[in-house]
Amino acid sequence: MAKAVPSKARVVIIGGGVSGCSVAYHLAKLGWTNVVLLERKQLTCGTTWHAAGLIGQLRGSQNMTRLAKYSADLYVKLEAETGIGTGMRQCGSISVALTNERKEELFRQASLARAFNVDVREISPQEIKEMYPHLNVADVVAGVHLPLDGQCDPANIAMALAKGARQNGAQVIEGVKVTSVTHKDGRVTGVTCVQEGETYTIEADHVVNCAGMWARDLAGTSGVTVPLHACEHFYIVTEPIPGLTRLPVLRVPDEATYYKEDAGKMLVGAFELKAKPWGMEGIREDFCFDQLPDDFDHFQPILEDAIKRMPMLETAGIHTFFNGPESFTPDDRYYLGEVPELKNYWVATGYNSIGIVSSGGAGMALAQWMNDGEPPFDLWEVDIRRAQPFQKNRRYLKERVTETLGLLYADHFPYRQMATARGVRRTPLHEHLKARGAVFGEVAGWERANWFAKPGQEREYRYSWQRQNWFENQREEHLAVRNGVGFFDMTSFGKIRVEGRDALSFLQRLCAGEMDVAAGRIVYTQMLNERGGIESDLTVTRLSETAFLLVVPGATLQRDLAWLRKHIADEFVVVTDVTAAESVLCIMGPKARDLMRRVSPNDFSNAAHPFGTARQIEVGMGLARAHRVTYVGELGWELYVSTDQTAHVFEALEEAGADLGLKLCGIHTLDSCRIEKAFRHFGHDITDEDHVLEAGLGFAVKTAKPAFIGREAVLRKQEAGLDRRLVQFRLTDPEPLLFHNEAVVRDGKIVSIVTSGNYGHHLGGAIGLGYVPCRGESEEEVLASTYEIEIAGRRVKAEASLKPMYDPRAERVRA
Ligand SMILES: NCCCC(=O)O
Repeated sequence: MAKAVPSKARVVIIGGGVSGCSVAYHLAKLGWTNVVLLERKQLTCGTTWHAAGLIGQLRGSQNMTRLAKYSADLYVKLEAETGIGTGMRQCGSISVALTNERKEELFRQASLARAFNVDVREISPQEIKEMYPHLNVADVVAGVHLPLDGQCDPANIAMALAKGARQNGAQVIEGVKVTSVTHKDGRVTGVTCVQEGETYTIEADHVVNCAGMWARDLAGTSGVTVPLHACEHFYIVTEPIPGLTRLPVLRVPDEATYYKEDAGKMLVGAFELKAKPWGMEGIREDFCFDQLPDDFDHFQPILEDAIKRMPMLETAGIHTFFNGPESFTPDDRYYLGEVPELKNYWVATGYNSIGIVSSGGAGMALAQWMNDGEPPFDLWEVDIRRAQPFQKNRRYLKERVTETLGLLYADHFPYRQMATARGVRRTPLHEHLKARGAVFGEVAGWERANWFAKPGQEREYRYSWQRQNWFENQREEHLAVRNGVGFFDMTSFGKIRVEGRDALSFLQRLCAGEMDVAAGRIVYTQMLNERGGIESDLTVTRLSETAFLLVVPGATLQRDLAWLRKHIADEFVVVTDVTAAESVLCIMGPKARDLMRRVSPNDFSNAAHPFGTARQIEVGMGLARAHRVTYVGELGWELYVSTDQTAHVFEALEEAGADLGLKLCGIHTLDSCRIEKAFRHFGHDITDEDHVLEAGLGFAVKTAKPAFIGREAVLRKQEAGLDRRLVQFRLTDPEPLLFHNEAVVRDGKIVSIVTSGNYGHHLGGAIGLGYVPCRGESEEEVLASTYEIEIAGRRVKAEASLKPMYDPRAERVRA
């Protein structure tokens, strides 16, 4: 008899794959009662059952490494806790590099992993051969070995998590299909579901969408955006191979393959460069433990390489040719957190084929997030609020996921850009800039000029871990900004209008800076959480008594809108996204004033237009609101121009700037200039985990204001002292490059990582920012240490500074 569907729950978790089971397990462990997990057919029957079950801790960032390590540690304990055999075996893993570029990537990841106590060692081809005798290592350059990596039986991991959840009071009910998530007044009220043809409703305070490849369509029924799409994922399993002994998991990313030895057979799987999207027309109602048809032609090139790499495969019979669907997201990162559209609607889904290793940690992090109302640490990388509303477009998704499947094993070069599904969001200057050599990158769907090629120069990236083909272009752009005048199209900035009778008091509560300023004043500020962590980094321009314009990074717009809307209490305030209404044309550099005088009759003197103010100006035959601010550390104006007048204003600037040497500049130059000035970048240097005082942004916090979110945490930190400080580093050797995630070494010991890096073309070396622990230490003591940065295992000397190395007294900005 079917298990009864309850009428009420504290939380309904939708989906009985490893993700849903992990969320249920962790909520139940936290003491949540009335936890109900609903599975449409049988536990694991969507994707989990056919996963390869590799548990690899080498990930691209600190928090993904932290979460993967958590999963590995949990899965080791799960069998003893639940009595279900999980097949978890710490057989170790080896990843091999066939090129020097791959070696650099693996060794950089190893440095990062070591900074977080993951056991990892760089190894030579000979050592690889000793550990993996079947492997042809003739062209192997190097590898890394993680002895505590492993493999498991994915279905049993999910079953064990489900049992652990039940043991702690959760209900796990199979055969119940959720048809919609109900909501009222912007918050979740429960679900409607069908069991054996009968429809039921469950009232619930929270709903968690863990529906894997069904998650997008289910979310869509409530107006929620969860952009993902299924792709076919292929592997083969051989017949038993005589004499095959236990082996570590092997990854050969340069050949897009992984190898898992299991019970004397080999499983060989692929992340081919061009994948096959699946399920465009929806997923069959009775889908349950289904496989997709073979496509041997598609897999054959992978298999040919695999046979050369491991010649014993040539004679091993193929027992299974497997093809199963898995979900992929537009940026190859999964989704976690509360959606911006509905309060208490959570997601943990879209795992891009690393669901088993990710779900243990993700379930823990989401459960803590739901329990505490804030994530346990910075999860911006996987936060659902990074998804853009347009990304639910199925044609976009279908095109993009052909690329994201292969990205798991592709070279993760710095500045690597997506090649598919481009051009959805363009600024009014797109064609102008393209005609002048722009090479575009993409953020939040926006096409942005990243650098400008010279006439005759190839307009494409040549990726590398060394200087890329645009390094010289960046140098020239950078020096033009420092010595002359540069132009940046920053239209992708998110623009939010906050207005209404209570707009001022609302922003006073949300922002740490003083908002009660005269109309026309611009305030650089942060929105903080109760821990003093930074939720948003922005400028607020007061437009009138009751209207403010908030300018945020394009990538954080949805997050910032959600944060603002979530905090509207019983007050009269309207929050509107006005991003598409205005372009942002930035004129930056010591000659910026000369250029503005040529295109406008207005007065640009310090007296008439001081730093930190905005006013309407005439420009060419149009109008703009000129904001005197800078993200590159120079004299300059950001011109906010109605989109219809943008091309005209640009042409006026270009014509007037020709004999001043006006240089078109890209985002890479914006970044290299800002890092010389030690301006922080949200998502890298400052996150919701980073206390505003430790981030060195105390100057923007006005504790004299009576109350704002995070004020108590600021006062507590002032009292208790800092635990760490954000420090700027310059490598003394001008050759090596910094990107981010390199280990920071203080007096010989790894203490943290570089949060962002770029080349300081004016300062003459790579520049990075990173936190240094400093409990009880003065600034002088912090600076008295010797610092090095570890880059792919090599240590390079670095100078450290707590003040910006470029223009420490901000004289240029106010010139
Ligand atoms: N689903 C396959 C996982 C591949 C990997 O962990 O490298």
